[in-house]
Amino acid sequence: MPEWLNALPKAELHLHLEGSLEPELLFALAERNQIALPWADVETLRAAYAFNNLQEFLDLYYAGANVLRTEQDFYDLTWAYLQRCKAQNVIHVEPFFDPQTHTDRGIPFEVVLRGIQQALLDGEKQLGISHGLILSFLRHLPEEEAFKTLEQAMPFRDAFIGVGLDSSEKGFPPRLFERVFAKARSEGLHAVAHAGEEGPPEYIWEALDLLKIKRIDHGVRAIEDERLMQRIIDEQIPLTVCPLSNIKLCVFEHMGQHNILEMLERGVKVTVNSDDPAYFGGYVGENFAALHEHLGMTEAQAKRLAQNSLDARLA
Ligand SMILES: Nc1ncnc2[nH]cnc12
Ligand SMILES: [Zn+2]
Repeated sequence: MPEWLNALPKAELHLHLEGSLEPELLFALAERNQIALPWADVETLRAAYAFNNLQEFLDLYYAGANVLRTEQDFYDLTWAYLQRCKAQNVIHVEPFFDPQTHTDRGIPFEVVLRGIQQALLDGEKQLGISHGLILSFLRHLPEEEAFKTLEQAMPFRDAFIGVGLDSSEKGFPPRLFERVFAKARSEGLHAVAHAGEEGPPEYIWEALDLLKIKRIDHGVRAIEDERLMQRIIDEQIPLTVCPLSNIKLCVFEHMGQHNILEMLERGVKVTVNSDDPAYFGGYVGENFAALHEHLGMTEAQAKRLAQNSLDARLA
C-alpha cells in the first residue's frame, strides 16, 4: 500500500467485529475453548473463503463466530481489530456487533458486550482510537427477536450510539423492522441499516423513510434510481461502501466496475470501509489501495473519501 494512503487519517464506519475474526485467531480460540472445527487447518479455512453471494458468506461467518464464547474472546477479537486500525491510521471506529449471533447460542448479552467494550476503552486509552458501538439486528430473524435484543441492551444503553440492520438482505426489507427502529430512536439511539447491497433501491427508500436512518450501509444499488440519487446527494446522506466486500460477494464482477468513484464525482458522500476484513481480503487500507490500483483513484479523491468518513461519524 502506498505510504501516502496509509498515512491519511480515516474513520471506519462499516465493520462487523465478527467479520474481523482472522483464521489464526479462530483456530486459537477453538483450541482455548476446546471446540472441534470442521476445517483441518488455517489454510483449509482460508481456501473456503470463495463466495458467490451474500448468503454463502453469511453461512461461514456464523459458523466461524461459534468459537467466540468468553468475555476474553470478545476482548481479543476487538483488540486485534483495533491494532490493525492503528497500523493504518484509522483514528475513529463505529463497529457493528450482532448480539443475536451469540445470545442464540446461549452466550449472555453482557459477556459479549463487556469484552467488546473493555477493548474499545483500552483502544481509546492506549491507541488513541475513538469509537461508537452499533448494535445490529439480524434481519433474517423476526422483529420480535430484535425487540428482545433491544430490551437486553437497555441496561447498557450508554455503551451504544445506535442500532443497525444486517444479515440476509433479499426478502427481508427494512419495513419489517419499522417498529423496533422507532423504539430504538425513542431511546436516543441513531439508526443505520444495510440497504442496496444485494437488495433493490426500494429497500434504500424504506430504510430512509421508515427506519429514518442517518447512514446507508453499502447503498451501491442507489445508482439504479435517479430520484434516489438526487435525494442522497441533496441531503448528503453518507454511504458506507465496502469495495473488496462487493467483489468477494459478486455485487460487481471486478473492481474496475465498481461505482464508488462515479458516486464520489457526482457528489454522493461515499466512504471506504472493510465490512468483514478477515473474509474479504483486507482492512480499510487495502480497500483504499484496491481503488487506487484498479480504478485509478487519485490522491485528491482519497483525501475526499477519508474526509467524508470523518464527517459522517455519529460519535
Ligand atoms: N456484508 C454484509 N451484509 C449483510 N450482513 C452482514 N453481516 C456481516 N457482513 C454483512
Ligand atoms: Zn456489512
